[in-house]
Amino acid sequence: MVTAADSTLPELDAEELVRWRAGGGRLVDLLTAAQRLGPVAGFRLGERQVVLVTGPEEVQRVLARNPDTYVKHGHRAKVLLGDGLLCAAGEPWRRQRKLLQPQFTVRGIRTYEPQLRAAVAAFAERWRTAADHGEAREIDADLRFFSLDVIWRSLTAQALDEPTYRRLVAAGDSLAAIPAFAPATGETTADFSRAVADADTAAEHAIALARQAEEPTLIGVLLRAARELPEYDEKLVRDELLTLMVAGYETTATTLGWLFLLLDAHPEQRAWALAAGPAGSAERAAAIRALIDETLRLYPVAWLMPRHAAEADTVGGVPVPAGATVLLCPYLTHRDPALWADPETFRPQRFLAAERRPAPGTYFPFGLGPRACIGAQFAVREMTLLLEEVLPAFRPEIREQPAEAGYRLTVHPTARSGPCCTRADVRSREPRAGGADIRLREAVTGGQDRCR
Ligand code: HEM
Repeated sequence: MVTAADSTLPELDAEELVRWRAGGGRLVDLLTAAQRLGPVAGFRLGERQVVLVTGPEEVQRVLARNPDTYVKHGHRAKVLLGDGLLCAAGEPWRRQRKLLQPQFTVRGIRTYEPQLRAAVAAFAERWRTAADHGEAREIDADLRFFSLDVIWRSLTAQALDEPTYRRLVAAGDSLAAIPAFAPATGETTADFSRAVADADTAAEHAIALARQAEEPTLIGVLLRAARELPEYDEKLVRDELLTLMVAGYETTATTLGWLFLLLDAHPEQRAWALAAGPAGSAERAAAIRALIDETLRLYPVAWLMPRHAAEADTVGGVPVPAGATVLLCPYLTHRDPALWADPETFRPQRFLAAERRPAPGTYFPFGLGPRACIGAQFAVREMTLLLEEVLPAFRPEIREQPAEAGYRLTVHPTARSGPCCTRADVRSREPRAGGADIRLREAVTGGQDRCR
């Protein structure tokens, strides 16, 4: 229902856009400037009308109360993921979601708990070996392997092998390089075609493994659907399983990467979580969950969610024209000082029950409404299991770390030049030795946050 607008859309003017381009043209800076105009604000990029929605009431209207007006349109990942859940729309999306949803409830994911635990044990073993031999590890690479291993094991009941890992990372990297917000032309570059071929090979391998599996697998669910439902052809099974892999691994690995960087900058928070209660206690679990929640507040990896306004609407008293590109940006909402006390500070305690739970629409790292992340429980569980194992046993001492945040499809740690990596010495239960690189530390401590 469209209600009458009681004001016009506040917009950045042409001069501000010129200034923004001259200042480097980073999308996050443009959005920050637009947010200052109000909870619903706009700007024009060429012919395109863009509307940024950051207020909690307004976010809820777009994502949860009126989702049929604000639709996903020409998803940027479609070239790789085809008609899988992330990119599907309308009735096909509803059917696909209904089929997979039971697998991803708190109860559903218990089926895959042994797979999650096996991936955690394999990760801990790699770090134990590194600690024993005094080797430095590239944390990002370890976390990527871990999060892909988790999802691969849940899909196939087999451990992830190196060649498949490399193929999937190549495909994932092509996706990660897509700008957060760009016209989806559907064109593929030569590199992208190679990534699609790699992804296809990995998908065929996964299906072959799952056919032999005796344990329940996620691919088993898809293959059963393919036997029983006419719309689940071979191509859709491929699209869906690649969607789960790709949507599920980069997001989780990047979140854990931010978490380790934040803990390196705030060793007192690691000590706090471990002191909250003994291993296996509800208190320790709650503290670890708060570490995850606070990391996702400062760095919600899916930092920008675009929608297409299929019809005209009014949001927070402001008119949104039909055809506008509507952007939801948890990164900005999560750092709004009107909504969060001391928003740039890493303070996990704010998520404990004794303090305030976030008000509706102020916190949405997994999205909101019907298109919210299907893998949210799964992601939280795998991150929790990893941290419960790794935090008490190891202390990564970070020696090289990325200097700032990059804003593409995800918000991720990045070096100012060259490839990004977080290198660390992994020590077993030893006290932290010496100071870290303060300049780099500042990058993740907020205040003068260089990650913007
Ligand atoms: C920290 C980890 C994760 C974060 C922050 C995250 C975030 C998100 C967000 C924000 C969305 C909604 C996007 C939108 O509305 O435009 C989404 C959708 C989705 N996520 Fe996640 N995700 C994570 C982990 C996972 C995992 C582990 C899986 C699968 C195992 C997964 C599978 C999906 C799928 C399939 C969708 C599309 C759902 C639909 O449209 O029905 N995600 N995710």
